[in-house]
Amino acid sequence: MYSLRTEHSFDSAHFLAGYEGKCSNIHGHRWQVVIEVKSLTLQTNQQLNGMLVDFAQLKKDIKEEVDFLDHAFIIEKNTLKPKTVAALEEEGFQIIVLDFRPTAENMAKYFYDRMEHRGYQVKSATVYETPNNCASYEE
Ligand SMILES: Nc1nc2c(c(=O)[nH]1)N=C([C@H](O)[C@H](O)COP(=O)(O)OP(=O)(O)OP(=O)(O)O)CN2
Ligand SMILES: [Zn+2]
Repeated sequence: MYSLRTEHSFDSAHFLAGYEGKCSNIHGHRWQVVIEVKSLTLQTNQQLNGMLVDFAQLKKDIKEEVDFLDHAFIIEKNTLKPKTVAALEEEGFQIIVLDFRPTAENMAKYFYDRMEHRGYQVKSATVYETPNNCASYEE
C-alpha cells in the first residue's frame, strides 16, 4: 500500500456550545490539517508515472477545502439565535454553519469525508487544534 501525506492550515474562530469551561467562549485556532491518502497501485501514464497522485494536485485539493474555512467563524447549527447569526452576517463576517459540534474529532471526520468526496482513498485525516493536541479519523 502506498500513501501520501500533506498538510495545510487555516485560522478560524469557534466555540463549543454546552461545554463547561473556557472553550464555550469564542476563541481562535490555527487549525492544522494533515491528510494521508492511499492506493494499492501507482499511475502508469507519462506525467504521473510512478505517482499515487501528483503532490501538486493533492495540495491544491486540500488547500481548496481548508481555504473554505479560513478566517471564518465556525458555528454549530442551532447553537446561536438566528438573529445573532443574521447580525454577524450583516456586519460582513464570514460565518460557516456546520451540522456538528466543531471539535477536532468532528473536523477530522469532516476533512476525511470532503477528500473522499473528491475521489481520494483517504487513509486518515488529522486536525490539530493546538500544536500539541490533535484528533484523527480513519476507517
Ligand atoms: N477531545 C477534545 N477536547 C477538546 C476539544 C476538542 O476538539 N476535542 N476542544 C477544546 C477547545 O476547543 C479548546 O480550544 C482547546 O482547549 P485547550 O486544550 O485547553 O487549548 P489551549 O491552547 O487553550 O490550552 P492551554 O493549555 O490552556 O494553553 C477543548 N477540549
Ligand atoms: Zn477551540
